[in-house]
Amino acid sequence: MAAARGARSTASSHAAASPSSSRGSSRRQHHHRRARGGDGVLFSSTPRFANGAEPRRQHAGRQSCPRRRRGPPEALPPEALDLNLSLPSLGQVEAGAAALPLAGLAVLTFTGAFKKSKNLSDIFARLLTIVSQGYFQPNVGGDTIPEAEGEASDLVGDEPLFKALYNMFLDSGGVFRLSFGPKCFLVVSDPVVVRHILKDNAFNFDKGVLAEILKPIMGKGLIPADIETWKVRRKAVIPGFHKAYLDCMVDLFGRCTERTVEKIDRVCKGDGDKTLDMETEFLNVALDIIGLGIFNYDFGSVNTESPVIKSVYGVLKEAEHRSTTYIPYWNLPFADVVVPRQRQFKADITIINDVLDDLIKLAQETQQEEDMEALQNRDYKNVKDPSLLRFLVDMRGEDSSAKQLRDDLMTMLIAGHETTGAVLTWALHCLVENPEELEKTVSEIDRVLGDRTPTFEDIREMKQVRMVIAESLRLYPQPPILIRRALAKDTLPGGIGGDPNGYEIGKGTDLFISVWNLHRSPHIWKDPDAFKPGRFDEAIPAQGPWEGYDGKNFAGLYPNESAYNFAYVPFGGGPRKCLGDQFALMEAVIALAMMLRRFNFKVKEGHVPGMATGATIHTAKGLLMDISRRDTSPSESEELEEMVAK
Ligand code: HEM
Repeated sequence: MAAARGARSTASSHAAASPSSSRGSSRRQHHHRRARGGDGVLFSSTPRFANGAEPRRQHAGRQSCPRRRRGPPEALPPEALDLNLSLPSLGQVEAGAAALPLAGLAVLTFTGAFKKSKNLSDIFARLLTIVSQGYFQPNVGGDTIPEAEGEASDLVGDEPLFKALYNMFLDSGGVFRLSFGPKCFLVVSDPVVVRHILKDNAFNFDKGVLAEILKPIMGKGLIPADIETWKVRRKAVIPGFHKAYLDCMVDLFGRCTERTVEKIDRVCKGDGDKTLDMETEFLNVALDIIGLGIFNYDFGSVNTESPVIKSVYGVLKEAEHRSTTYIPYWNLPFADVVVPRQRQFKADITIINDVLDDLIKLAQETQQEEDMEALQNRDYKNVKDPSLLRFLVDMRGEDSSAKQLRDDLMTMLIAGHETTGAVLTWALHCLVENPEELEKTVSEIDRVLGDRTPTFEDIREMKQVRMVIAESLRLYPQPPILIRRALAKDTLPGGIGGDPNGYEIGKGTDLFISVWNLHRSPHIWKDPDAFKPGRFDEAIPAQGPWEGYDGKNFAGLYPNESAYNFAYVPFGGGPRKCLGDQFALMEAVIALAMMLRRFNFKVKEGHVPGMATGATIHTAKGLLMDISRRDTSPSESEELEEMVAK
């Protein structure tokens, strides 16, 4: 502990000494020093974890304060003027008494900020933080919670938000506080703390900021729903994803992917450019699948671009815009009339709502009430409409309003479309960048699938393809950040290397669970940034209060949060875990396998896809791939075509 304390004070004085203008780069240098495992000043005497990673600074209770602490205004260290993040929380002080010091502080801070800050928006963000922290922010945690260093511009700059948070995690640990303009969050990147929030004390947290953003789009759908509504709807929706339905979906996944295969085939056979943006292609196939599987509507987006599809993409874009914008201006009166972007959003959502309303009306008019058992044993081969909507409408005793059904469908349309499209995009990218894994994957597909339409049994047999999807989800979790708000005060566990007394948080505390950080934590994963689908067979030793992973204890076909004790949470965990996980995993395996057995993919020369923050991780510039057919001999359908032509 003495060594750890020494290391901490070294880190602290080092940070205080670094000029703010070079803070970003100095932080990165720390990170590189540690990532190399070099003997940098910071952690020269700290022990390493069994996987070779170094533990982060220990926080040994309230006395061993982190680098930055909150305190009364007169106790401000000189560097406090340097950064909004280090200013005292006036939330603990009576508002009236705080007014004067606040004004004085604002002037001082403004002067300090003006001298040292990178740009004007950072100064503005600092001022917003100072003003808002006293009056609008709840108590976002006790004194022992480390404060992250950084500027607001670090978070909205060139790098995606989740990457900026990764550097802060390496510096500040598995739980840290981050002030960002008028907002203040706790960022959580530790499996023990994540399990507490998602599972052990799950009902003390709702979706907070996310619910505020999504309510105008999803209403009372499962994602933003308040807990009471959620309990009723979750119970109603979950039986819809029963085995017979999922079996039937396997067939649908094959049929929809075949459209894309045929489209790419046409491109390959044509005289023109053989380059396609595979991100767009995967998003299209995922949209067609979710439309047919959830409400029996064929978007046909692989081959057309209808106004409905444009509206779906418009609404998705707006949801993302709202989640990354400082001020919720769309709530202002008449914003949807005056602001062009909001006008467009209103038009888009009206188009989708109309389509959904028509589908719901039709389903209700043709309702055939049955009890749950009969519905789950339907002979799906002979059912014209196997969709989830049909199930929800036909289930006896399930009298949901048309509005509630619409909210549910809209939620699943959004939750299940981009996520799966993104997983496929990054899985293909990872494979193309790792030729050995690609070869292994393609030979498995050839051996198991041959030329058949995939079945559920095939999925079982294609372990390498399944692990490719699982590993892509580790490296590129969709979404990379989960959002929660505390409904009552709570004590979070300290987690790996954190304060053993835990961290107190107040009612209303906003939390970011960084799945990106968790999935790339050097405290847990060996070579965290490397793409290694075989890693799920390897044990990981316990680290402090985290129990580790025994290398073989996932019961189903895919590794999951239980097996990994919440170090791997691609679908969340606890009561609000994704209910489309099996649907999505089967879809991804089938779509990837069907593409890879037909085509060779190569990233277009000179093209760098990049990454962008959104509800999911997008590429910044698409995933441009040069494509050629793998098998040049004519396929069965071509031979048939030729015979017919003769
Ligand atoms: C690879 C694709 C997918 C990924 C990575 C994914 C991921 C997630 C995650 C991480 C959550 C938890 C969010 C949180 O705790 O805040 C979630 C929730 C949810 N997902 Fe998925 N999802 C995928 C596909 C789907 C599909 C296909 C559907 C529907 C057909 C779906 C429907 C939902 C719903 C309704 C929720 C909210 C559950 C609740 O709050 O009770 N997801 N998803």
